Amino acid sequence: MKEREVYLENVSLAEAVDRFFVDLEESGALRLTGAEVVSVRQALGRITAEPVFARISSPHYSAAAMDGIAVSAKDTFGAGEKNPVRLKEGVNFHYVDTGDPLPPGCDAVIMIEEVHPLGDGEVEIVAPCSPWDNVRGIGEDIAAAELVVPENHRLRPQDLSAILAAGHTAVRVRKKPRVAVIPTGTELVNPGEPLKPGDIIESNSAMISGLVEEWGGEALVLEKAEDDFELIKRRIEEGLSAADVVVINAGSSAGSEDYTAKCIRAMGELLVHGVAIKPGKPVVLGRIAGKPVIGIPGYPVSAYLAMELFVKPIVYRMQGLPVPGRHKIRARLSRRVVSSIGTLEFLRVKVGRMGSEFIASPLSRGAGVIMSVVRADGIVRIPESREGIESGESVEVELLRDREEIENTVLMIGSHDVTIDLLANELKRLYPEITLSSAHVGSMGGIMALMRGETHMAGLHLLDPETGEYNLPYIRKYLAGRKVVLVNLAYRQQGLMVAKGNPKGIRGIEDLVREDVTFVNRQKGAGTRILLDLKLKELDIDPGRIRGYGKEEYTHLAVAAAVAGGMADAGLGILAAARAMDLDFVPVAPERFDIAIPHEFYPMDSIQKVLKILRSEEFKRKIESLGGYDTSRTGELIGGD
Ligand SMILES: Nc1nc2c(c(=O)[nH]1)N[C@H]1C(S)=C(S)[C@@H](COP(=O)(O)OP(=O)(O)OC[C@H]3O[C@@H](n4cnc5c(N)ncnc54)[C@H](O)[C@@H]3O)O[C@H]1N2
Ligand code: MOO
Repeated sequence: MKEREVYLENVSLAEAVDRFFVDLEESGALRLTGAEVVSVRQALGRITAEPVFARISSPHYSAAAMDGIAVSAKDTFGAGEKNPVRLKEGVNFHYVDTGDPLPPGCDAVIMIEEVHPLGDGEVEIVAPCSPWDNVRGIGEDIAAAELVVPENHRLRPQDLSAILAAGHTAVRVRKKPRVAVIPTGTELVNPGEPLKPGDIIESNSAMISGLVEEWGGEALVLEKAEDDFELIKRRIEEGLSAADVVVINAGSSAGSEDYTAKCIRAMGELLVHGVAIKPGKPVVLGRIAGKPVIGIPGYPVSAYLAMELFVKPIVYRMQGLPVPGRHKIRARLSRRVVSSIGTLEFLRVKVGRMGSEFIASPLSRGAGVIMSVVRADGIVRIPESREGIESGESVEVELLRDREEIENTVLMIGSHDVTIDLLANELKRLYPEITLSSAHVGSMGGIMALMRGETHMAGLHLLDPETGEYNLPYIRKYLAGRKVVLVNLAYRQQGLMVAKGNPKGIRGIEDLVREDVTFVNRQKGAGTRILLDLKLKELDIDPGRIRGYGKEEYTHLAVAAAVAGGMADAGLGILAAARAMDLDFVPVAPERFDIAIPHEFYPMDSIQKVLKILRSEEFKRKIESLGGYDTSRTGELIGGD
C-alpha cells in the first residue's frame, strides 16, 4: 500500500472512520478472534463461537409434574362424585413426588390433594384423568438436537442453566480480543509514588483497560515507556506479539517528544493523524503487521472519546458483535455554547428532569478534566457545521447513565462548599436510589440557574452590602414573582489565610493596609469579595491602600495556593481551603450558606429527603467535625417570598 502523507491533518470523523475501518477490513485486520473452550460455569458474559445444540432432552424421561399418585389414565375413566373409583397401590397406582420418573405402565399423575386414602393400600378418586395429565414429557423443556443458543450470543445466567440442562459441561466461546495498552511519557509515575512538580500519575491505563473489559476484551497493560522513539517501538513490538490490538497512550500530537505517529509510520501504515473532533483531535490510526494500532491522546477526556470512537468498534467486531449504541433522549440546552465550525465537539452535560422536560447543562469542556466525564450524564454532539448551540435549543443527548437514575437525581447548581459533598454522600448512603449532583458555578451562577429553571436547588452565600442580609435580597431581585424556599445549610467561618506560623503577625482586616503585607483578592461578584468590601466599609478602609487588592483569583483554593506559594501574605477564604494548603487561619466573620429551592420542587420526594438529612443530628455532627462551621440553624427555613 502506498505511503500516505498524513501528519496531523484535520479530517472529518466520518472520513477518518471510513479510511481506518475500510483499511482494517480489506487487510483482514478485523478478523474474528479464535475460539476457546471454557466450562459452562465460567462462560457468563462470553460470546458463543458456535451454536449450542442440545445433546439430550430435558427432561430426558417422563417425569411427575406434581406430588401424588401415578396411574394409568384408563383405570380412572368413569370416576365421579357418585361413582368413586378405587385403586390399589402397587397394582393400579404408585405414590410419586414431583420430578420422579413415571413407573412403567403409568401415563398420568393425580395430585395428592385429590386422592382419598381408604387404608389398606387403597385410595379412592372422584374424577377421571386424561393421559399425560401432570406429566412432563420427554423434551418438554429442551428437545435433543434443539438450538439452545445461536453463535455470536452473549451468554446470560439463564443461558448457562439451559446449556447445562441440555447435557453440556463446556462451551466454545470467542477468545476475548486482547488489547495491549502502552502508557507513554517521561513525566508519568506509577500511582502511589511520591510526586514532584511535573510528575503525572499514570491514571489513564486504568480507564483504557476498564473500557476494553466492559466491551468484552482483555486488556494487557505494558510497562510504561519514556518519550523515546526506540523504546516506544520496542513496546509496540511487545504489544503486537501479545495482543490483537495495540493502543498507545499520549505522545499523539505535534510536540517534540510526540513519537506515536512516527513509530507507527516507521513500523507499518499510518492511516490517519488528526481528526476534526474535540476533544481527541490528535488521534493516530494505523496498522502494523496486520493489526490495528491506535495512538490515543494523553488528555484523559480525549483518551476516553478516542477509545469510544475507534477502539470500541474493533473490540466488538472481533467478537462478531454489532457495536451497541447509547440510549438517547431529547433535552433543552440550559445555556449557549459557542463552538468552532469544522470541528465536531463532544460536549459533556448534566441532565436533570425539571418538571415535564429534561434540561442539559454543559460541564467543563477541557480535555484534561476527567471529572467532566465522571459527572456527565450524557454527551451532546455539536456538529462541525454549527458555530454553537443556542440556549434553550433542543438537543439529542447520548446517555452515559440509566434514564431512571437521571430521573432520581437532584441537581444543585451554585456555590460550592465541602458540606455539599458531605450532603451528597449522606444522601447516597441513606437513599442509594437518589443522587445529588452538584455543579460549581458560584452563588450568582446559582441564581442564574434558578432563573433559567435548570436546577432543583442552588447553594448561595450572597451578602447584600446595603442591608447586611444574606441571599434573600438577591432572590427578591432576580427571582421576583417566583416562590423560593430558603433553607440554611450552615454558617461557615471566613478568615484570612496566612502562611504557617503567621510570620507577619496578621491579626485581622486592619492589617491588610500594612506596607509589608501583600493581599490576594477574589473576583468581583464572589460572595467572599462582597464580604471583604463590606468589612472594609465598616472599618472605613480605602481598598486602594491594600497592596494586591486588584489581584484576583476565582476560588478559595486558588487564593490559598497564592499564599502557600508566597505570591501573597494573606487572602480571604474558608478554613477548609487554608487547611488544604497547610496555612494558618485568622477568623474574620461567619457567613451564612443557604440552599434555595423553587417552590415547585419543594414537595419532591428527593428534596424532602435532603431536608430530612439537613435536620438530622447525625449530619450536623458530621458538619461540625469538619471545623469552621456552625450548625445551629442547619435545616431551618430561613424564610422566602
Ligand atoms: N502544537 C500542538 N500542541 C498540541 C496539539 C496540537 O495539535 N498542536 N494538540 C493538543 C491536543 S488537542 C491534545 S488532546 C494534546 C494531546 O497530547 P498528546 O497525546 O501528545 O499527549 P501528551 O502531550 O503526552 O500528554 C497530554 C497530557 O496528558 C497527560 N497524560 C499522558 N499520559 C497519561 C496517563 N497515562 N495518565 C494520565 N495522564 C496522562 C500528560 O501528562 C499531559 O498532561 O496535545 C495538545 N497539544
Ligand atoms: O483533542 Mo484535544 O483532546 O481537544 O484536547
